[in-house]
This record gives sequence, C-alpha cells and structure tokens, in this order.
Amino acid sequence: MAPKLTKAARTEKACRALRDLRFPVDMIRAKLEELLRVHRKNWKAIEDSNYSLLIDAILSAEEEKQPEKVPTAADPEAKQVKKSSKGTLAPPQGTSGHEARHVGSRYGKGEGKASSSSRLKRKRSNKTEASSDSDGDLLPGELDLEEVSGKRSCTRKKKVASSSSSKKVSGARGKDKILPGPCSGLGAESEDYKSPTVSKPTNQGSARDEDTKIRLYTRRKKAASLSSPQYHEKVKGSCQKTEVKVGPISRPDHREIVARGGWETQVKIVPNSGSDDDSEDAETPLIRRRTKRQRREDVADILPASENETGLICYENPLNLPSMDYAFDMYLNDPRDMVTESPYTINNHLQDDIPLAFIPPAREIDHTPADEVKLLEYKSSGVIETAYSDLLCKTLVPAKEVADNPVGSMKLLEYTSPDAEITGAVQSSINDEALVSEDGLTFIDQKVVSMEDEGHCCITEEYCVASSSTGGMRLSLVRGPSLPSTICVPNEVIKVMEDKCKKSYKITDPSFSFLKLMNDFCNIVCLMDSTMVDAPTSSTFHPSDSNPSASSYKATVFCAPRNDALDPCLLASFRFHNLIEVTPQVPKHINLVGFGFLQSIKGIEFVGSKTNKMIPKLLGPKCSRSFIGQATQSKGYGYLDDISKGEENMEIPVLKGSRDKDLKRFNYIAQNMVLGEANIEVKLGVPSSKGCCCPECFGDCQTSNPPCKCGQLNGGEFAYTQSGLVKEQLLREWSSRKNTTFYGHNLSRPHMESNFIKECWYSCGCFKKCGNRIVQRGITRKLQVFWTPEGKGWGVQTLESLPKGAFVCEYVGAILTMSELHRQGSKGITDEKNAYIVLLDAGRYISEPVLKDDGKEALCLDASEYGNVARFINHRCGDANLVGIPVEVETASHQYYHLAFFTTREVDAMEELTRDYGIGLNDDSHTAKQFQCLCSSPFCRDSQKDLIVID
Ligand SMILES: C[S@@+](CC[C@H](N)C(=O)[O-])C[C@H]1O[C@@H](n2cnc3c(N)ncnc32)[C@H](O)[C@@H]1O
Repeated sequence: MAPKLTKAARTEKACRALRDLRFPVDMIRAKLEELLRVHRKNWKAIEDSNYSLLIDAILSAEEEKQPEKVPTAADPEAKQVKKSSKGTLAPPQGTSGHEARHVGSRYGKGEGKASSSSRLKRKRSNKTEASSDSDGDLLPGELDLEEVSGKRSCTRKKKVASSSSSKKVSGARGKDKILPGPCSGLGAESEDYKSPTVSKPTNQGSARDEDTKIRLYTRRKKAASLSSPQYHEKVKGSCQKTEVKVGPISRPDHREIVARGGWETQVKIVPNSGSDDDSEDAETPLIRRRTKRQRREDVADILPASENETGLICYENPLNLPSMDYAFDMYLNDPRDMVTESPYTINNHLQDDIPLAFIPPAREIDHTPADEVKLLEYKSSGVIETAYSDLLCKTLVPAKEVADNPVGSMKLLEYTSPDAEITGAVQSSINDEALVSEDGLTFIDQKVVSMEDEGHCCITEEYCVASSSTGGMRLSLVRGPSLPSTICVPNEVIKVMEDKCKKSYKITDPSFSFLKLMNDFCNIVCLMDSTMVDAPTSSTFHPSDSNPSASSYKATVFCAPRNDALDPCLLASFRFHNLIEVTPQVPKHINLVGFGFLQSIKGIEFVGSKTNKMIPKLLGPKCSRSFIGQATQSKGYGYLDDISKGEENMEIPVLKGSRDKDLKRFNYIAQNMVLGEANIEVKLGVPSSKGCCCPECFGDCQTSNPPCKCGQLNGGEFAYTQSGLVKEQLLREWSSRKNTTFYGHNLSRPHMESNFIKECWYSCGCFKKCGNRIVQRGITRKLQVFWTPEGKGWGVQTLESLPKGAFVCEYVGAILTMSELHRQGSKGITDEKNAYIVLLDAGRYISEPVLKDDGKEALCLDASEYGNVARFINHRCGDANLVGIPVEVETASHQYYHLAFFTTREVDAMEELTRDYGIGLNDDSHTAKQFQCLCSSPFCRDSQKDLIVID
C-alpha cells in the first residue's frame, strides 16, 4: 500500500496552499474540518479542487458573518425581497439563502452536505410542492426571478451596510441597490430617472459618484423595462410554458449582459418546464430551467452567429459567490460546443447554467486609427494561454531590476478614458499620436501622467502597449515613481513575450502577435458588461513575505468607452479595480495565478473576501474543451488534462496539484510502434505452429468448452475469469518470478517459455468483446499521473478502486532490437533514458549474443520518447500492487509480446500503482545507474544488498 499523508500533513498542506490568501490558519483548519465532514473525509475532492472548495467555504463563511440588514422604511427594497418571497423557496432554517443556493448548485448531484442533500431529495420527490413551497430550496439548476431581482442584491446590500462611510454613496450604486422585483412599483422610480451627466471628477470619490450615477441609470432603465406591461406579458407567457425571446435589455437587472459593437444578443427567458407550474402566480414567476437538451436548443437560439473565433460566454455567477455577478467562459470555435450534455461535476457547474450572453469577438471598425490597425495582425488561432499573464509578470521585471530595487514597484496599469474623466485616478495629457521613442521603439501612445502613488500625486510616464479598437480599453505600462528609469520598454517586453509564448505554448502560427493578443483582450473587455466587481479604490501591496526580493504588482483596469455617441448606459461599463496583487513568484500551489483580468476570461472567477481582496478562483476544466489542453498547461508537456491526447479510451489527467511540476515532453502512443529495424512478425493469415489462431471461434470464447485454441495456450484454460480478471494462479506465478525488465540489470534467469497469456485476435472468429480479449482493448480504468511526495518523481495512481487481477495498462514504447539499443548504448544512453527502457524477456540476452533461441533478435520497449502512462509507474520492492505478465495478441512467437500490468491485490482509489522492477538495488553489476529506492516497502531491497533476489 502506498504511503499516505497523515491528516496533519494534509491539513498543513492545505494551510500552506492558502497561505498567500492570508486567511487565518484557524479558520482554514475549521473550514477544512467542516468540509471533510461534508465530503465524508474525501480529501481527494478537496485537494483535487486545488483547494477551491476550501476557499469557497471560507469565503462563504465570511460572507455569512456580515451583519444582516434589517429592512427599514428607507430601504423598501429589503421588504420587497421579503414580500416577493411568496412562492419562492426560502432557505431552510439554519441555511442562508446564499448557502442554500450554493449547496443547490454545488452539491445538488449527491456529493454534499447531508442536510442539504436530504432536503434536495425531499424536493426532488415532490417537485410540484417544491415549485411553490416557500420552505423549500431550489433544485439544482432552478432559478427564480425573485432571486434574480432581489435576493442577490440583498446580499450585496449587506456588504454596503457594513462598509465605511465612503461607501455610503455606493448604497445607491446600481450594483448595491436592491432592485425591486418585477411586480413592484417601479414606474415611479423609472420616472425619477435622470440622464447622467458625465462631468470631470475632481477626485476619486467623485469618479465613483459618477460611476454610481451611471450604474443607477443603467439599473433604473432596466428596472423600467421590467415593470413594463410588455415585460409582464412575457413573464406571464413564460409561466404559460411558452418560450419568450426578449431583446437585448430584457433580462432582469444583473442577469443582463449586452453584447455590443453592433452585435445583437438575445437573452431568452426559459419557461417552466414542469407541467405543475401552471397555477403559479404570474407576479412571482418561478422560472425553472429546462433539461440540458432543451437548454442546448435554447442556447442555440440565442447565439449571435456561428463564430470561428475567440469569444466569451457570460453566465450568472454559477456558485452565487459574493462580490461576483458573472462568470465568463471562453469559446474558441462554435459556442455551441460549450453547452454539452456532460454530467454534472464540481468542475463543470457552469454547464448547468444558461448562458446570459455570447459575446463575440470584437470587430475592427472602419475608422480604426492607422496606428492601431497595424497592431491587429494576429488572427486568433485558438491558442491563448492563461499563463501568459504569469509570463508577462515575470517578463516585466528583469531580474536585475528586482535585485537592484527590491522594494521598487512598477505598475501595469490598464486604463481607459485617456482624458481620465471617469477614473479620476489617472490623469494624462492627451496625446493620441503614436510616438517613436528615442531609441526608435514605437508605442501606441506615450504620455506624461500624474498618478497617485501611496497617497502622493506624482508625475510619471505611461506607455500604452495595446488598445481596443475603440480606444476604450488600453493596456499601458506606467512607470512607478519609485522605479529607476530603466523601465523595460514595451517592444522589448513584447518581443520577449512573443518568444516565450511561442516556445512555451508551441504556437506555430507565424502570424502570432502578442500585441494582437493584448488588443483582442482589450476589445473583449470593452464588450463586457458593468459591475464585475466592487473593490476598494486602492490597496497597498508589499513585497512577498516569502520572497523578500520580489516586487509586487498591482493590476488595475479602468474601462469606459470614450465614444460619447454611445448609449450612456454603456459608459462606465466595466470596472475592475485592484483585482489582484500579483507577485512575480506566482504561488505554485494555486495554478494559473497571474493577472486576474486575463484569467477572468478563461474560466477564473473573482471572489471577494471581507478584506475586499479579490481572489482568483479556478472554475476548473469546464473552461472549454477545445481550450483546456492549453489553458492548464504549465511547463513541458502540454496535455495535462489528458496526457494521452485522446489516444486512450480514458482521459489520463495530471493531478491538478502537480501541474506546476515539470512534466517533460514525450510523445504519447497507446500501442507499441517499431522505431527502427525491429522486424516484428505480425501476419494475419499464418497461424503459428503452436496452434493459434482459431478461426472457428465464435462470439465469446469464454463460453466455449473446451477452450478455444488461444485459450488452450494459457495452460489449457482461459487466463481471465468471466469478469475479465486474471486468474489467481497466473498472478501468483508471475508475482513470484524474480525477473527483471529493467535495462542495465544483468540478471540471468530462465527463458520464459510458458504461461504467457494468449488473447484471441483478428484472425479468430470471436468478437471484440470476447472474454479472452482484455489487454488489446486498452485502458479502461481511471488513472491519474501525479507528482509523488516522496521524491520518486512522477507516478501513477488509480482514481477508482480496483479488484485483484484487473488489467491496468501495458508498458508501451518504441520497439527496439537489442542491437539497436546496444548501438545507442555505445553512444551513451543517458540515465534518464535508461529509466524508461523495458526488456522483453531479455534477462538472458542483455549482453551479446542478441539472438534468441529461435534466431530472432531480442527486443526492448523504449518509452523515453514514445510511451504511454506506464512509463510513469514507479518501482516498489516485493509487495508492489501491479505485476507485469507477458500477453501475446498478434503472435504467439514469444519474441514480441505485450507487457501487461495487472493488480496483485485489491487496490484502493487514490493508491499509487507500483510494480517491482526486479532490480537489485545495491547491485553494482548493472550498467544502468540505480536509484536510491524510496518505495518504503517493508521488503525494500535497497539497504539489504544480501537479499538481492536473483534466480
Ligand atoms: C520508469 S521511471 C518511473 C517514472 C518516473 N518517476 C518519472 O518521473 O518519470 C523510473 C524512474 O523513476 C524513479 N523511481 C521509480 N521508482 C522509484 C523508487 N521506488 N524510489 C526512487 N525512485 C524511483 C527512478 O528515477 C527511476 O529511474
């Protein structure tokens, strides 16, 4: 049994993982305990989520701690929420609305809090009741308009109540203000509406006021649309089970996202799918989601067009996390791909949501200034890497600079509104001309700006690196006043970035341009709706505690289209502020941490804590199927969600927590391939002298009595049981053999003459599912590659429990003749390569002569460059849970066979899979460098030289 970390060690690991998020350790521990109870001690689920489950739990707890706002006369909306809860499913006692929703969406498929799941069960069994039961809870995937319009706002209001006086104004901000439900008297409010005047703010506060007005306007306008007879007609329609398509601004309040730039986005309100809701009050409609299939159709209807480029899909905050209204997901090709029938998992919860909108890629506009046009070179080829942001961070700080100026800071500052009317935080002299710097490098724009730095206003320079086509969103570098003047010039940065990106992410597109990528980003940001996050207007940041030499960065986005002709609703459309502090040394245990704004378009959502720090949270591999391979890659091997690149029946992922380790590149092959001169005799038509194969076979040979010819080759009976497991006797026999397959260990042993497994094959008459065909069907078990904590490097673990005798995988590699190997060896095979070479019955032929008894050359499998998952299986002395058994499929000649690994005993889920390499670990006679064995088996041979087992 593979050694497991103790609870204390795992707790410690979790605390370390969350250390950078600065949660109190006590809280982490307490929440961890709670989660473990909820997940029935399933550490794996928590660890596999990269601790995002834990982060969620902590954040939810923090949110819950916020004082409840008591409805007052001055705050009719609070009442409104209460009032309109009629017919809606209030959270059960002891569970907040937030939590209830959370539980509903997250644990709804069975893995969850006992109380919640039983509640859900109850509800499932009584759907009709549930739809109108005010004590119930929402079913997973259910949605009600009241919640949409009121509840969430209420949650936000709580925050307002507890915030500082400077936040009071934000009580009226669109986002913080409770939006009355569809049946409330919104008409009066609508009349109140005054078009916002956008005046130049004198300070940050007024900028926020401005923002407030604009948001308020937006909100009221939407509210008005909700209160309109037309809207009620639609709602009513929805209750009557008719689908109603509504226009761009028709979804209530914050569920509304408007795609801009000439695109029309239709958001469909999905009617009740159940037949039991007819009687529901039209004024408190419960809008229930449809089946996935139906949703898919709905989604197809609201697509703007089929796009073959990168765009965004916007969802309502799927986990109902605080401070977050939307989650964005990216599609690269047809957005329909994103709406799948795949089963619910914690990682694909977005799929349970109907997208609010599809935001197509930005279009170039005719009047794009010439200096911007020249940047628009890169056509999205579907390769956009989250990790770019990390690279960007790292690139921006030349090591020397950090060393010279350990406490220096440089800000990557994205801002819009070049005249700083909106932001107030950055003012600049307007200069729209492209500039050529003294050293000949071109910037879109270069300005002297005054900026606030730690309370002081100072003059510095800003270099605009990229811009959206409207100019509404720009990426700029602003040289921090405390930095020396050796700022890294953008063109150099960009060149370095391009090279790094191309190399790291294997971008082959010759037209790839990092600038275009940045411009695409700007354009997409401009298309996104307002109220992404509310965060403080400033935050201080410090050099990382763990790395005193590291500077920290603050990424800030201010965005507003500068085209005055645009609908004022769209002004101040989007604001990120101090989303995240990024240190050059990205914490390894939290994958993809980098520039939050980049990640937000890649399946990362931002959640706010009490401290108002915005924390990126992985949404998991749901991000996009076409995208995920690249999105999660770290170094080296890029296919971390499925190292087999689709070659196997099963995906073989790399454990999420291990993805920061360097998985060296290799080429995945699911079947052995001849590399050079090996002459494998695989002939369909020529039965071997030993009686294989058996064209008279029919159907399933397991049922034939006596066994078919192939079966008889297995010592007179089939090697497999009816349930496809290797029979005990074979297991015992092969487990007790002291054979080595490990190259370089010159152990002699008898030639393996008998008891190979012979499987039926093409030339047999049976079908593929014949019980005598197991290995040839390939991997059917859920495996995972992970970084072993003991220091053995990569290893393989099973994600499911395995019975004794189960086929796990075969050792696959390039088939080499021994003479080929010797030739390579004479040039010097590296120890690294040695580690992946397996000998096929070569104990006897390891040195000259290389010919076997039958005159054929001995072979080996070299998985160093081409191989399958078995190349990662580590060694364990004596009591490994796998044993290799030769299996002949295509030929019964004993020269070439498959080395198949079967379990020697029952194996628990999450146990590391090991095999005994059969090597003498303290034996100096071998040619290959031995490793210090870390198997921790009680039978470990490493320190017991005398016990080296040689036949
Ligand atoms: C076939 S590879 C196994 C996969 C390997 N761990 C990796 O990271 O790719 C064999 C190598 O793994 C390491 N290894 C395997 N079993 C080990 C053990 N019990 N103790 C220490 N190292 C081990 C050794 O470096 C060995 O040369």
